[in-house]
Amino acid sequence: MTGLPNRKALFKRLEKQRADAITILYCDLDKFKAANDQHGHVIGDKLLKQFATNLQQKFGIENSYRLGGDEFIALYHLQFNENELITLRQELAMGLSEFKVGVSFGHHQLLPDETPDHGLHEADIMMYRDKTTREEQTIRAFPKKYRKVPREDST
Ligand SMILES: Nc1nc2c(ncn2[C@@H]2O[C@H](COP(=O)(O)OP(=O)(O)OP(=O)(O)O)[C@@H](O)[C@H]2O)c(=O)[nH]1
Repeated sequence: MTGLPNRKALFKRLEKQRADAITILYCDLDKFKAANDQHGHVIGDKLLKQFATNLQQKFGIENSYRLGGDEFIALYHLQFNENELITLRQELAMGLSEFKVGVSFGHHQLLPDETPDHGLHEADIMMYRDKTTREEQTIRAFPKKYRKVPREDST
């Protein structure tokens, strides 16, 4: 649907590239389910296609993959500093933020003696940490909005 190569193609590429150190950027959309539920699957599909386009524009079609659902991978040789990562997040979320959809990411440099599976797992862990940290920051910034209202009949 997005035109991006899939998980199988990603592993094939990573196996072939074992001799070179390459960085895996693991991207997972934030609040995508809510956008899908609120605006419908046609809009959901459009958001996935938009993200795929953003990823390709930044990293090239040959370095962009869709793992499945709202999870994507980009491969690159550059290094990003903290400020560049902020800009990258904004660039990748272009056309999605209007629907309150964001992107979490984790990056991991795959070393020649590391398996692709392990590298992907490390990037996934870092992405999950990014997602939970940013969610916690949002809750701290808007405590009233996220406060759990006690049920009237709760004890
Ligand atoms: N429109 C559309 N939806 C899809 C497709 N593939 C997966 N989904 C939906 O994507 C959603 C992914 O769920 P979650 O990973 O929980 O989404 P999320 O709301 O981003 O979760 P957080 O990452 O915790 O913010 C599910 O509702 C799937 O049904 C697709 O090809 N098209």
